[in-house]
Amino acid sequence: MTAAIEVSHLSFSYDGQTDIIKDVSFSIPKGSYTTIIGHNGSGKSTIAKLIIGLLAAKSGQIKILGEELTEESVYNLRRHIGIVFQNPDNQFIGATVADDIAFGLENHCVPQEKMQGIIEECAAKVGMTEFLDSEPTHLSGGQKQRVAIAGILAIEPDIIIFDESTSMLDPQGKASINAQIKALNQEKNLTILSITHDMEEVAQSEHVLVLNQGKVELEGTPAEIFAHEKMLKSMYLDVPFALEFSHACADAGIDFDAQLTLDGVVRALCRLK
Ligand SMILES: Nc1ncnc2c1ncn2[C@@H]1O[C@H](COP(=O)(O)OP(=O)(O)OP(=O)(O)O)[C@@H](O)[C@H]1O
Repeated sequence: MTAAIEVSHLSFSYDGQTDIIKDVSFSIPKGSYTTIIGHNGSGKSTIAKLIIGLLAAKSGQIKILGEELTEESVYNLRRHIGIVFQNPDNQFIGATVADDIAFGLENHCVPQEKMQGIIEECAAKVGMTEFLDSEPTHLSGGQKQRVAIAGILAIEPDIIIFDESTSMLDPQGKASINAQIKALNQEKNLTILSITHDMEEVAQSEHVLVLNQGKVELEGTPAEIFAHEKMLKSMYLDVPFALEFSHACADAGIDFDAQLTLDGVVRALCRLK
């Protein structure tokens, strides 16, 4: 099956000397929910920018939905792939929140009569209905992230990259957006690539890449990745709270299988009862 994103032997340097991305290869299956984790400066955002063609590789190849990313193909491929950055300030184009969400729809040639409904639906999904007439620049950081996410939810490209796009959201907002992302992936089969420091989000993904100093250090399911707890901690990474709790129970002599999610913990507690 054609991969959504295929990266082969990718290297990149900002200054033409030191490689920030070092011979990286990975494949992201169509319809999968992949997370990328790694310490600050490990190269996660740089990889995202390479994948959408904002930066040009020094060597190696990137294929999007089977087509090689080149100077010629980049504009066509961008119709299939959307990105939400951590700092959405540079992404706003419209004078109001509604205009901003409409901009992406116009670019995707969505008929005018359908636009208002989609704008309202997406603003509601991210809890921004009452701000539709507000100027994006007057919003808080978390509200700006919500609008940027609404903009991408509206156009539903085949592949969405979230680059720490919920980092400024309050815990409830983050949980709600994570649920929306999961639903998009499961119900509409969109391919999701999420760069995150949120281990609870990683636990709900299917496929994880761990980046360390510009290289893929580990790759696998969340269970496979979190089995390397010591290694993750040596890379300044965390594990989900549910796993810490499971270990604490096991250390206290309670017969408790390692769990990655709160649901798993509850089920394990019920079995004990
Ligand atoms: N425009 C730039 N010019 C030069 N060096 C850069 C530039 N952007 C990033 N870097 C460097 O490249 C390396 C990787 O940065 P990148 O932003 O990809 O890391 P990251 O894993 O996304 O980090 P974080 O978790 O902090 O967002 C860092 O050492 C950073 O200093």
